[in-house]
Amino acid sequence: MEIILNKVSRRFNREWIFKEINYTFSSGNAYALLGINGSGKSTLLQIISGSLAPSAGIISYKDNLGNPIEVDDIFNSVSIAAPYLELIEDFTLQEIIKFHFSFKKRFLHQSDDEVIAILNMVANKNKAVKYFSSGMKQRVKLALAFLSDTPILILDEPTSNLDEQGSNWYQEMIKSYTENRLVLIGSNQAQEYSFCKNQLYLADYK
Ligand SMILES: Nc1ncnc2c1ncn2[C@@H]1O[C@H](COP(=O)(O)OP(=O)(O)OP(=O)(O)O)[C@@H](O)[C@H]1O
Repeated sequence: MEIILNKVSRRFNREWIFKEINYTFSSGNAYALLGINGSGKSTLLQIISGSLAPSAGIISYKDNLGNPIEVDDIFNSVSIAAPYLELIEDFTLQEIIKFHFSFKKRFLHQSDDEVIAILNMVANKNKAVKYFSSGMKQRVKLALAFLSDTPILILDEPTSNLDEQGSNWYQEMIKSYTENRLVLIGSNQAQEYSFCKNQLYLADYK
């Protein structure tokens, strides 16, 4: 899988957020998208995930055989966890998991109960997500992304709201569920992206 950015630029109204990003992301590698608040990390991740169009330039995708994937189909290949993507609050944990995996394949074929065990949330499985703490919700979002069978894994501010135990859990999930995938991390915090061999600085594209 490859994601190719060719002069990708984005503006909101008259303000250019970034200009002319030329970059190729490929499977088996992890990339950190870095920059100060407002530098455009989330905007670029949304463009890569196919949910936002660039204002100029072209983004293209190739599967492992080198065949093109249309941007309208890329959502099938992407798992994303981000602060601006909400869980369905009225669902219980068990219902959220069942719903999520009704349209995404399971990475290692884990059952719903195994997913709940990986989350360490057996006691909360019948609780509505609206009663979860912000850190618990974040863990659920991350687990759904890690445990979905997609070649592209996008994590925006992955450890926001996580305590030390949650951050350690995140590191374990990174070790277990990122091999051979194309991993993109939007971050300001070194401990979230220290495993990424490749770093992209949004400030370079102003
Ligand atoms: N829908 C929108 N309409 C107008 N401006 C927007 C919109 N979305 C983002 N922006 C602006 O684009 C810029 C980049 O925002 P973005 O959220 O991508 O930054 P970020 O690097 O992810 O920031 P943070 O580190 O705070 O998460 C900001 O100036 C933001 O105000």
